[in-house]
Amino acid sequence: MTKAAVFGTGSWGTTFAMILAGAGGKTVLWGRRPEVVEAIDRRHENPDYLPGVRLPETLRATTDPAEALDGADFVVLAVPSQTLRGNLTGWKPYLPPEAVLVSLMKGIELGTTKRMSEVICEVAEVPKERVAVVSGPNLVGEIVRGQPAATVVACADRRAMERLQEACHLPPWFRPYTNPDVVGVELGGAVKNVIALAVGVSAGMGLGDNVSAMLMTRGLAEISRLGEALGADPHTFAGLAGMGDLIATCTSPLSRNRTFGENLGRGMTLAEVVAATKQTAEGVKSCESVLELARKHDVEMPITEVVVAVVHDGLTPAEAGNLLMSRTLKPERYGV
Ligand SMILES: NC(=O)c1ccc[n+]([C@@H]2O[C@H](COP(=O)([O-])OP(=O)(O)OC[C@H]3O[C@@H](n4cnc5c(N)ncnc54)[C@H](O)[C@@H]3O)[C@@H](O)[C@H]2O)c1
Ligand SMILES: O=P(O)(O)OC[C@H](O)CO
Repeated sequence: MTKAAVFGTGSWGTTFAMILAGAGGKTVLWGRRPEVVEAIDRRHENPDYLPGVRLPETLRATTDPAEALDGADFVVLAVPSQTLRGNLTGWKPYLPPEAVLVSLMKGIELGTTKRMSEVICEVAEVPKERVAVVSGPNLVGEIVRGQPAATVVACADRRAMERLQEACHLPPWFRPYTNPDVVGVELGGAVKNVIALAVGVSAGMGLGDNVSAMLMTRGLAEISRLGEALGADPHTFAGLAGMGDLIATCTSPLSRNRTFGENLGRGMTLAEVVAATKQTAEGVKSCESVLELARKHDVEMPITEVVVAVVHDGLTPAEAGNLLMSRTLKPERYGV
């Protein structure tokens, strides 16, 4: 039997742990807060993040990283992207030497512009073959209601990728596909959050479906341009971790990123929106690192630029719209 240690008792960490436990693996959650860990371990619930959801009795929880990591085949990381480096540094002494480290996170590190798998390789000092990524249209609010979902498992090592695919396959609820393109899968997950902020802003302003479709489609063009510059496989962006996740996140009222943007578009101040957002909306911070990454690689990302300006520099949503619509005319595809 495989063992997984899942770090982060938030909404996705807990839900993914339910999937792993349901698929038959021994699964232990690590959490910071003793009261949350106790609720999961003793009462089989996580009222803070998944109220009303009954967790499997086989799912254990602990605040002790060494206990969680003991004998783990998979170390699954589901903390906010910007805290990962600090967290993993603390857990490093207890990492089993053969374990595969799995990122569920959809962000780019501020300051370094590194993808989460790169941060993991650097901090844990492991080769990229030991690091996998899971990303796709996986809105927790639907999955915990028992609704089916598919995802993508990516890893440079085919055997590790297929072992993880097997470990999180739980028919008819959860269906993982594989894709060796780690860069593309990760970028799709991180940048769609930025585009979802933009779509949310437009929806909050009362703009219609033409605008949503424009932002999603041109957003996918931005994601693909950045991906190509970083060596991703362009086909990945037409898949679940690209277009699939973009559609789910940009259109669902369950998305924290879309909702964040919607509140800004309705005229709430940044401070008010931050106060109203109880969970991690990765795009709010990652929009800055995505833009920095794009500039490093000389990639044009106009939607990302205005998202950064609206969220962090006080540009109004109306001004952002005018800027995007007044750009110089272009062919739809570069070079065509
Ligand atoms: N919720 C979803 O629908 C979903 C789906 C797919 C991927 N993701 C991604 O998974 C990652 C985690 O998201 P989530 O939805 O579980 O977020 P969340 O806000 O629900 O939970 C975050 C967890 O991290 C913990 N945490 C916060 N700060 C911490 C710190 N400094 N040190 C250690 N732990 C800390 C919180 O206590 C909580 O347990 C994000 O990158 C997100 O984009 C989320
Ligand atoms: O709620 P969001 O905006 O963080 O999106 C959650 C997942 O990434 C959707 O796949």
